[in-house]
Amino acid sequence: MNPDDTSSETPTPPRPDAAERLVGASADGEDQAVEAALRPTSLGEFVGQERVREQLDLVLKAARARGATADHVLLSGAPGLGKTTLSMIIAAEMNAPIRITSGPAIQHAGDLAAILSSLQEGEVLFLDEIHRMSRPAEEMLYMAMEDFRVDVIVGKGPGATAIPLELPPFTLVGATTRAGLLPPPLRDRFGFTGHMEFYESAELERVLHRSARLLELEIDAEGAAEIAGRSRGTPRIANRLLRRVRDYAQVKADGRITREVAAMALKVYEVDSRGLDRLDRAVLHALLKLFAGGPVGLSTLAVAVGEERETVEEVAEPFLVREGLLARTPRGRIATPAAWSHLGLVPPPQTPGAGGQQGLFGA
Ligand SMILES: Nc1ncnc2c1ncn2[C@@H]1O[C@H](COP(=O)(O)OP(=O)(O)OP(=O)(O)O)[C@@H](O)[C@H]1O
Repeated sequence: MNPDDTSSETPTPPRPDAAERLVGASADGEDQAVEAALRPTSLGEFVGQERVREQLDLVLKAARARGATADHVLLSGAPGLGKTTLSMIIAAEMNAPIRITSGPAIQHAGDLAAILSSLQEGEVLFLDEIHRMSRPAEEMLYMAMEDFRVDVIVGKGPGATAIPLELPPFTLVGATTRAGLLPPPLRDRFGFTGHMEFYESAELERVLHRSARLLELEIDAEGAAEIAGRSRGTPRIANRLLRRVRDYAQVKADGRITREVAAMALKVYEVDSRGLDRLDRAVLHALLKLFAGGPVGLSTLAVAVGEERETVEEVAEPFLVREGLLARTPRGRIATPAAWSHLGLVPPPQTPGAGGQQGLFGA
């Protein structure tokens, strides 16, 4: 496919994943301050993602054995699953420095040329949100990745000249939440692609025990399980909930994090047993109570909860769909049987909502 078909001059706007949400997966200011202290620093310490870890281990060991720079690596997956952490581990395992930047920060090819030309041999360049780079920068990256060379354009108009610039070998680690948005010519230039999955509860419990140790908190197995179950499969959310539960434990209890303390704390913060927050529950509640389970159009649903359409669609719905609580259908949004039972409600038998569900889960 022609790269022109898929890449865009206009960067994708940031998702309205309100950073202030306790269960939002994007990093907020406090996360950024604390995350550095909680990042695992070696592949051995990195919890979960067995397949990616094992494959990456081979890629890095083989490069080390050859005395070569590691192949370019593409990491895809939702925010907060550990892509930045893995890129730092790659640099540490290769004993190489790392430079961190992001697609939205590189809007002109010149920005990229300045970064590339100052890399040291073997350096890891971490490019977060690589799908949001401008097209000219992306095209410059193709040549840099393949031939370790860029053409710097000097001057404008007919007098412009391309000056080739040799680059030292480097490893590009690209991260994206949407691998499908990358133009194939870019995707094909990565020697290794790792897809990061959401974490199992048991893995998040290990993350929580490790973080508690680093933050010098006392947490028991049940306390960790309680927090893990509400963390939406995401280590960043698990670590954030841990900090809020710590506050509660210190103010309202003896500082120890038990199941009871964790449950009480997260009730105060309105994160329920499945990790739904107030917005998620408001969407479900409107769908069930006002529209009898649907189908209902997105705009109507958004008006009913007093939110923007985009907020409902991009902030609340993905997790509700992933949890099997809501389905998007051509006729509108439909609540699943699990949604009724999660909110403790009984679906009315003879309603359009029940009809919608029969349509979806049809006998
Ligand atoms: N496998 C893991 N084991 C332990 N901690 C982890 C793991 N993955 C992520 N974390 C922790 O979760 C936090 C978020 O991770 P990280 O910043 O690497 O995510 P990300 O995928 O790069 O997110 P974004 O896409 O928003 O940049 C970090 O504090 C990190 O310590």
